Amino acid sequence: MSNTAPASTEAPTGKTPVGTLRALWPYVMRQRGLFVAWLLALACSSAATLTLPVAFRQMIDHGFSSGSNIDRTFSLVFIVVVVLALATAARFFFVSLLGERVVADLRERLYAHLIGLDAAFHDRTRSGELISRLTADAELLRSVVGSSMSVALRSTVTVLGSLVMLFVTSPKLAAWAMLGIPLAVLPIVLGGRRLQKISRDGQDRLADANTHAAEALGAVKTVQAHAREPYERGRFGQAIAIAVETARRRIGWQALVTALAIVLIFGAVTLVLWTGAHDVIAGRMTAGTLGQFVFYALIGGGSVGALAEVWNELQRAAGGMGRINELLVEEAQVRAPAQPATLPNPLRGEVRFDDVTFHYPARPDTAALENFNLRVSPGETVALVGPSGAGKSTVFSMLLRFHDPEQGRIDIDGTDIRTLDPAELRGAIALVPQSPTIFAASAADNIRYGRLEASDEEVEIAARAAEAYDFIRALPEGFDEQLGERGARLSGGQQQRIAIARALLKDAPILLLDEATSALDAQSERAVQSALEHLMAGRTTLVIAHRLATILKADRIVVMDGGRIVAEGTHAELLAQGGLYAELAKLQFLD
Ligand SMILES: Nc1ncnc2c1ncn2[C@@H]1O[C@H](COP(=O)(O)OP(=O)(O)OP(=O)(O)O)[C@@H](O)[C@H]1O
Repeated sequence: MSNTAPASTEAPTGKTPVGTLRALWPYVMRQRGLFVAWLLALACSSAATLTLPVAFRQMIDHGFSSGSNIDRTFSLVFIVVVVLALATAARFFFVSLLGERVVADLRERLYAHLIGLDAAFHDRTRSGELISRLTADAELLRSVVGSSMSVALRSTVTVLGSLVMLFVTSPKLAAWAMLGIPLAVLPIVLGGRRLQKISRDGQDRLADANTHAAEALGAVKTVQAHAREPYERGRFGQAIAIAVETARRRIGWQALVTALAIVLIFGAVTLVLWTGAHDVIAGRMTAGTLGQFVFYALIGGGSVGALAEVWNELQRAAGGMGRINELLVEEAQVRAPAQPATLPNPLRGEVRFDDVTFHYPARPDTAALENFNLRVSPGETVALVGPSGAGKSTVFSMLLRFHDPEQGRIDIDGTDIRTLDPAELRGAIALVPQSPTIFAASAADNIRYGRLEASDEEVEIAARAAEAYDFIRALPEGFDEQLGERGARLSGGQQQRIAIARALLKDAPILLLDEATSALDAQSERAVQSALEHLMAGRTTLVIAHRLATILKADRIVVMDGGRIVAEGTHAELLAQGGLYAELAKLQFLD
């Protein structure tokens, strides 16, 4: 049943659905101790379960007749029950803990993998969907390892054990029972196939709803500023309604399959009982033996029912594992070569783009950079200007190696950056983005993000140089003040100065600066400007410039359009030339 590879394109890896769960095996094996303890407890509890009917027969056949050792018989039953209870408790404990550990491990690895994947992957994947994989799908797997797997193995052992015991007890009745079980298994298998598909749909719908919510909550001010709460509520409500409807279909199927299984199994048991009752009346069998048989049949039948439910759950979880696997096999296109080169130390900070052409994977038709050539000498400040979409940010992304060029090469101090470990490359570059990321952490920790091992004193020195010291000190908790998600409690200029302090602390020889376009008030502007001067001193700086002050201070201005350099020079030279720069200058920097 599990070796028919479904032809549908949804099959995660083209492998068998439930077989996908095999990917969990290495994670289980990392918890070998717990796994073995669980198996031992399982063996004990199964043995005790299968002994119960024998004790039961003893009780019926000898327990009630005079002269028998009634106390011994009942003590035996009680001892079996105690062993069963203890073994069951141990089994539950070990397997639940195993589930928690395995899923924690899986989550950790998945997160570690996702956060290392390159920009191309993150550009095409919604982060809400990734969150859903990390939470909802991982949760599915927790129930698999922590319970379904246990039920499946226990039920299988019980089914096999009771089968053997049924034949030992009464071969004739057992043969009858054998007719019923395959009948019961068939609809379960058929129903399970369909369940797999519905379940995958359901998880996808849930991911959609999560994505909507994450997006809207992440931009709650924009939503409220547009008074779009009713619209967002509606959108989320719709997504949820679809998710529930898909779940309803899944639950419906699951209910149906379970009902069918129970009817068929217990129908068969009743039939067998009826035959057995005739044998007892005719004296061909003792009442105790029939009792024992029925007990085994109930245990075995119940376990088949449990297997049916578990089979469905396993299919659901296989969907989750499939999606997680898809992510785990994603490979970053940008990664360190086997033998990474190292940058010279100290680094002079010479940057060179040589005939670089690049298309974003999502826009294969338009080049973001085309035959782009740029050479920046150590310590030089180059201002990039150009209309929106000219490719200025792409220059930064390429230098940070978020993407690799299709053609041409990028060098730092003569070393092709493709030969470097991206981590080493990025360690040599500080980036101050247009809208800096402020984490929901203290002011000190936000600055320390530039260099995690920096001391409190170093953080304060960086804050002073970034003109951030005074306003941080004025916060109720000073450097310990929690800044709120995305710096909700800071002004735009303050957020920029935190980002500048972070870059100062990083103290990298190459600086990429994306100047904020939003206008600051004069005082804040002056503070940011002076912070930037501290930061740029002695570093090779590429700046996407939006302010006249920055342009005037740059050693050279590079005018970009359509992924190419269209002009170069100083402000005065370029103004004199007229053309694109003069136009931009009129619009952007000159009133
Ligand atoms: N992640 C991406 N995926 C696909 N296309 C992109 C991506 N980022 C940028 N582009 C496209 O590449 C081109 C260059 O974009 P880039 O962001 O470098 O321009 P820019 O000069 O920095 O613009 P702006 O000043 O508006 O930020 C644009 O046409 C843009 O639409």
